[in-house]
Formats: sequence, C-alpha cells, structure tokens
Amino acid sequence: MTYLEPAPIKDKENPLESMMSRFDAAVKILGISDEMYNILKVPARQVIVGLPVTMDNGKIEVFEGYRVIHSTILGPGKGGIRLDPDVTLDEVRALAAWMTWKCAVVDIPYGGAKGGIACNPRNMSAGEIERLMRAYTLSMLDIFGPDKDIPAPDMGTGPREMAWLMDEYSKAKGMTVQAVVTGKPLVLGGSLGRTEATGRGVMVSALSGMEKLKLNPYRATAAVQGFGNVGSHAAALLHEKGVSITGISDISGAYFNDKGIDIDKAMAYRNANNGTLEGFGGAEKIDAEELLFLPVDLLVPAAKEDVITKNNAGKIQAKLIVEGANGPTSAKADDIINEKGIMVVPDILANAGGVTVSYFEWVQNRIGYKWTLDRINRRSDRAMKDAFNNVFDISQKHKVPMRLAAYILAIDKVSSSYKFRGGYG
Ligand SMILES: NC(=O)C1=CN([C@@H]2O[C@H](COP(=O)(O)OP(=O)(O)OC[C@H]3O[C@@H](n4cnc5c(N)ncnc54)[C@H](OP(=O)(O)O)[C@@H]3O)[C@@H](O)[C@H]2O)C=CC1
Ligand SMILES: O=C(O)CCC(=O)C(=O)O
Repeated sequence: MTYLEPAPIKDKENPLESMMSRFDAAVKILGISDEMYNILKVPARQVIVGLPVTMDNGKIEVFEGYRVIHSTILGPGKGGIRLDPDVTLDEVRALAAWMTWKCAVVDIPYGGAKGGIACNPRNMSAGEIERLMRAYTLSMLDIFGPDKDIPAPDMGTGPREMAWLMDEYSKAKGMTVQAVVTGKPLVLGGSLGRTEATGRGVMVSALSGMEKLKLNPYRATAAVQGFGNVGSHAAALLHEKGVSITGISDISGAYFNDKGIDIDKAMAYRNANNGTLEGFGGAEKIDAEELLFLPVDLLVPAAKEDVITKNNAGKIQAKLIVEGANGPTSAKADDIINEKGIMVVPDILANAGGVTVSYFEWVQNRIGYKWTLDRINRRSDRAMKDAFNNVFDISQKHKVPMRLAAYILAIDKVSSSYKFRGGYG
C-alpha cells in the first residue's frame, strides 16, 4: 500500500499512534482503498497559534494553542478544548480524529475537531485563564462558527470558559452567537443535562455492558479513575443504579473503601476543597496506579490517555472496562486485555453522551427553544443504547472486540459519505 507516513512519533505509546493502529486494523477489515485511507487519515486543517497573555504579575507569557479539524465530511467540526500542561499537537490530532469517529458512532451530523492550549490551569488565576481563553478565541475567529467548527469543554475547561469564548466571539461578530459553542452556562443558552451528559452516557454504556456479561448492578463493584466532570458524574449515576463504587481518584491520589464510597459526600468534599479529593476521609488513601488493579467488576478510566499500557494491563482484575476518558488504553495494551477476556466499551462509544447533548444544545440554540431535562435524558439514553447495540452487533458479526467494531462502524460511515459527496479536487 502507498499510505502517507504518519508524523514522526517520539513516544511509542502516544495517543496518535494508538488511534492510527486501531484505524489501520479497521481499514483492513473494511478493505478501504489507499486513496480513501489517506483522505481519512490526514486532518483537514491544523492550526497552531501563539497566545501572549498578561499575567497577574504584569509580565507577558506566551502560550501555544492548537485547533485541529480532522474531518468535516459528516458536518461541522466538533470537539472540546483542553487546558493541560501535556497538550501537544499530536495529542490534539488524535483527539480530533476520535471526535470524527465518535460522532459517526452515535450518528450525529458532525465532523471531528479538538483544541488545546499547553498551560497549567491549576496554577493560573481566573483572570489569567479568562484572558487566555479570549486570546485563543480571537485567534480562531476564522476557524470557529456554528456551521464550521463548534468547540466545547474538555479537560480543564467547563461552562465558565465556554461563556468567555461565546462572549469574545459574539463581540467580534457584532451579535450574540450562542450556537458557536456548546457546554455553556444555562443562562447563556446552555442545555439542561450537558454537565452530567458524558458521565450519564458512561453509566448507560456500563449498564449495557453488564447486561451482556450478566452482571447484576446491585451486586457489582466499580473503580473510577478521575473525579472531574466525567468521572464524578459517572460514579454518582452508577451509584444511583446500585453499583458500589469502591475506588475513586484524582491527581491527589486514589481512595478505596471496600464497603463503597459515598459519592455525594466525595463530590461535596471536592467542591468545598478547592476541587481536590486531597484529605477525603470516607476512604483509605492508596497508591494512585493501584486503583486500576482493584478487585472490581467495572473499571472506568475517566482522567486522561494512556493510563492502561502494556506494562500494567496484565494486572487489571475488572471484567468490564468502560472508557470515560479519550484514549485511556494504549493500543499496545489491547491484546493483553483481549486475551484476558475483558470486555471494553471503547471511548468513541462510551463517552459520546457529552457530544450527543452538545448536539442537542446546538439544535436548541438554532431553533431558539429549550427542551426539558426529561426529553434530553430520554433522547441521549436512547442514542447511547442504540449505538451500543450497533457496535455490539458488528463485533459479533466480524468476531472482533467492541473497540474495533466501533472503528469499523465509524470509518464505514465516514468513507461512504465521502464517496457519495465526491469532489476529490
Ligand atoms: N467533559 C466532557 O464532556 C468530555 C470529556 N471527555 C474526556 O474525559 C476525560 C476527563 O475529562 P473531564 O472530566 O472533562 O476533565 P476534568 O478536568 O473535569 O477532570 C479530569 C479529572 O482527572 C483527574 N486526573 C488528571 N490526571 C490524573 C491522573 N494522572 N490520575 C488520576 N486522576 C487524574 C483530575 O484531577 P484534578 O482535578 O485533581 O486535576 C480530574 O479529577 C478526558 O480524557 C476528556 O477528553 C470525553 C468526552 C466528553
Ligand atoms: O461536547 C462536545 O462537543 C465535545 C466533547 C468532547 O470533546 C469529547 O467528546 O471528547
């Protein structure tokens, strides 16, 4: 085959390599042409910007920001913005491609995009973050747009940052443009249910997986890595469905209680404690990585990518892994996990509840109407359940794990849409 070479990769387990390795495997099963392979592989647009920001001490610091639009074949680019010191262009490229596949898996009319700024929001004041977000938005004025590319929250960002983005974009355009961004505060056109949406989709995926494995949620135990937007809501909603959450973690470490952790208490503690679980008294503090190896039925990695690797996958005891984070399992760990017979509901399916409700937010902004929470939850639960069943059926048909099945579904959909549209230039 005459495939374009991927960008040089220093770290052998980086997320772009992991994404490409699954993409390659699915492409082989689908028998996609070399030309289509290259069309789907190379991002449609990659933007790198320098962002000078006046810090509180009066000095100017320059941050590097990225936006990658992987594909607009199914619709406008869609994907969150990440603030994290580890952000790199390769990471954003992988995350953007995952958005393309994710939107195709849950059947929403979007392409895939992602943004990131290399910075440490934990060490920045609200004012510094606001100036950074506004600078980023101004530098992306020609990229963003309700019909072009619609950002949303990801690690390190939430409704507050989306409000600043909407405001800056709207001022530059001379009118209020709600639909340019999703995950906004409710008063600015945010949607009911968006805050919990990703965690809720994780819960629906976990219950669907448990059903296939004949695990009773009322007798099941779970460990959740990451206690931010995705992890904390996933833990709370699983707890509500009867699952005993025996392990949780954030950057401060991991916390274990074999009788089950009171998740409401943990959330209240974190909210009152500057966003961290440090010092949480409802559980014993254990080594952070040990959380992955706890004797639980369900493991939900909901922090960041490449936490499950070839070096530690062998120690996982869970029967079911539901990926709340994007790319938490490196491609090199897949075989080990598959050999152990662990069922994995992959990221591009399991965490798609967030973008699904983002899509509902965008629809509501465009029709100028608000839906009830009940309507939103029913529709997103159904979208998640349908997507789970579609992926499960493909995995049975091709006798492949759920991850590969999800890529097959997505790549088939995007490539056939491209063929119908034509216009190869
Ligand atoms: N927000 C969304 O709607 C969606 C998010 N995702 C993905 O889910 C993941 C989490 O995102 P989100 O919840 O929004 O991000 P948040 O920033 O809200 O939360 C991230 C959480 O992970 C914790 N964390 C970071 N590094 C580690 C580590 N090494 N070990 C344990 N915990 C760690 C953070 O701890 P601390 O707070 O102490 O820093 C925090 O609790 C990301 O992969 C994101 O791409 C996917 C789909 C949608
Ligand atoms: O809500 C969205 O539009 C995107 C969320 C996101 O970044 C993701 O699913 O990884």
